[in-house]
Amino acid sequence: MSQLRISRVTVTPVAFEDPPLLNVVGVHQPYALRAIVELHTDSGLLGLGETYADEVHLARLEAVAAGLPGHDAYDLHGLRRHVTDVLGRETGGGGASFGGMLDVDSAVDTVYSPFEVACLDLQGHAAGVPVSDLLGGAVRETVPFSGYLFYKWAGHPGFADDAWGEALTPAQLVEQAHRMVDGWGFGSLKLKGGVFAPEQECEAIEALRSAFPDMPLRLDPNGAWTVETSLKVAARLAGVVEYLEDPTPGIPGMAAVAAGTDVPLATNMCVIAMEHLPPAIAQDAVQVVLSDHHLWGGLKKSALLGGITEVWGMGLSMHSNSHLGVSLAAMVHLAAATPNLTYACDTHYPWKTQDVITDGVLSFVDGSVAVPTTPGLGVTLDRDRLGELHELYLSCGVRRREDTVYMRSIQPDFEVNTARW
Ligand SMILES: O=C([O-])[C@@H](O)[C@@H](O)[C@H](O)[C@@H](O)C(=O)[O-]
Ligand SMILES: [Mg+2]
Repeated sequence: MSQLRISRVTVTPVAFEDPPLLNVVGVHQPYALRAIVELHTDSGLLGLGETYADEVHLARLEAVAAGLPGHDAYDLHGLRRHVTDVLGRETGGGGASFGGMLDVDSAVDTVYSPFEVACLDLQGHAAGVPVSDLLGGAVRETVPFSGYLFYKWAGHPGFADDAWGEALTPAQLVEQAHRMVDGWGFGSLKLKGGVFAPEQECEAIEALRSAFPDMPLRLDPNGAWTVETSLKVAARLAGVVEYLEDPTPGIPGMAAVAAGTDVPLATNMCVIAMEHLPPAIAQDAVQVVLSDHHLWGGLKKSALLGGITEVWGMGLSMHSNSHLGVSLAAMVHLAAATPNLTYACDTHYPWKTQDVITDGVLSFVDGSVAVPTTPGLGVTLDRDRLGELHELYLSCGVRRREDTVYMRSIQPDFEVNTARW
């Protein structure tokens, strides 16, 4: 029997505390959900993956997991066939039925991803090499991340204020930015917009520019603006932002904006799967694609995306949703092995206070994380922490990400801001 024959699989949903971060569709719930995938082999190796844990997705992960014992962790094509068979289709259509801000194109890609990452972790352990080596080798020793700024309340209603405090004004955002830069050393900053009118968000970016004269800045309103408004913002922030991310929804809308500005447009909303690349390229709708191995079908397919953007002369950055350390490790290995990574990656990591891995391996120095050089992903599961966060999942009552539903429980007349301004 192969040393990499999978003998046992577990999928553990976990919850962790999440601050009230505001966005175009509402606000983060008090708890974010993730699922930790463990692939065990008879020889005692363990491979780890991390993904979303919305209940529909969780049921799909469990259905896939049930058929995996006996599977060879080197057989990634077979793994994909298995996922496809279990889900009953190859791509598109139903997505993963997530709420909130998860733009998912293909349930197969999204379900396959954590199992692929865990197989690569196993392969790395078996061969004694880091995952970045399995992706072609690290082209950088450290991976740069950008500090991810959010408008936020001081705390969730009914909970104590969190350590970050309120950020609803430019001055408060500048204070948040100082804290990100002082604490993690970030060398670029991204503001999540789509919360207030564009004039107000431009003022926030301009305040950040005054406070950090040389810092690359990005603004991402998640499609909150019309084409006309996007062009006005682009004119105002030309030379101030390194890119505008998803100013307006859809490939045709982005193409119309791109035609009227030299400010590069980035996306993690209108190009979220391979089949979106040809129309986006044909219309020159986006200049920067944000990869995300959770959504794009794992690390190898995301590496392929990096190659495609390089061929077409596009920039590449990396998208993030609230995540824990197993995902951060996978993001770091992918980014390390992607020559065409032209921008610092996004991460929500500073916003969380809990984790499922042991401390010490993934730390931010000057805004960058050193690529682990030990076998596999290079991170170790802390079983006590996993148990605690699983207990939190069981007790917290959250079963899917629902930013809008949660926001309406606080502000009943809240309307999603997509293309509002
Ligand atoms: O965490 C959030 O609220 C973000 O808005 C996230 O859900 C987005 O997916 C993301 O970070 C983005 O860049 O659009
Ligand atoms: Mg975005």
